[in-house]
Amino acid sequence: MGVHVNRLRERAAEHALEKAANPEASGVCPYAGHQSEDKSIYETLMRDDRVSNDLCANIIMALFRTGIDSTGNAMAFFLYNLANNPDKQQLLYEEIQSNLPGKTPLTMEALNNMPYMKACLRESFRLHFPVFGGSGRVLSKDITFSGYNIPQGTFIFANLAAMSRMEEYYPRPLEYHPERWLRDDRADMGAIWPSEAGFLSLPFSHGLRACPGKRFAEQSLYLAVATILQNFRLEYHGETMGMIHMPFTQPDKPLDINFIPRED
Ligand code: HEM
Repeated sequence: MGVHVNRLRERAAEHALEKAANPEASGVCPYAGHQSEDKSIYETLMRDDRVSNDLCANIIMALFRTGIDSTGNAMAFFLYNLANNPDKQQLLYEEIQSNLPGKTPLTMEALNNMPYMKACLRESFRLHFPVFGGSGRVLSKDITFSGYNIPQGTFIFANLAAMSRMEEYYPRPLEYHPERWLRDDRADMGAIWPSEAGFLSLPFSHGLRACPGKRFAEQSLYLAVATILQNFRLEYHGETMGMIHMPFTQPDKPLDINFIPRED
């Protein structure tokens, strides 16, 4: 890894010289070769003398470790839930078609007009909570929770996965029902939220140490699902999918989804 990081750092320095010599030619990523006005994360780290090679390698490895299994497994459950609930899949397909006719690529503007897509992902995270259990914290000060005094330094753990399936908040909690998350006239089953409901389902946790890759992961999932549904109808005829907690939650059996090409 050290050798590779050194080579990347050298390449970044060469690129900086090339850029200084020919400012008009800027904008091409020196590693991937694509056009880009913004620096990549790698490039920014490589150019920063305060970032040692070890730290740089650590940050990059952390992004790979936390970013790949998490999003891949969330994708598996998202596709499973849609394949296993053809009526919901059809509603999502109709929303995709009305915003992105034919095979138009997804844009931020279109996504802003796609509440059902967001509800479908949120419901998939609720039903198949993506990380083992939830989030832990060591208390930085004494605190009182529901009448219990808990001293500074205690490790506490919020079982967010269990909260995501509590019947008092989510009627028929084992059903995949994206309408729970809608605020319009399609809202149904759990749509009248108590004020604390925003904290009931937190797949990316909350606060200063919450997942920094949240937006990146969500957008990858929206993009992949929009593109897949534009091209395929999904069917699943297997047994109910269970979860293995690894710590990222993964399907407990092969994902036998049929991808049926769309005629239109
Ligand atoms: C569906 C996908 C993902 C889920 C469900 C997820 C979930 C989480 C959760 C629950 C945490 C712990 C937060 C806490 O304890 O408060 C976390 C931390 C983290 N995630 Fe993600 N994540 C996902 C994707 C990503 C991606 C794509 C990246 C990077 C590109 C990423 C980078 C990180 C990093 C670096 C941390 C550690 C943050 C810290 O300790 O301050 N995650 N993630």
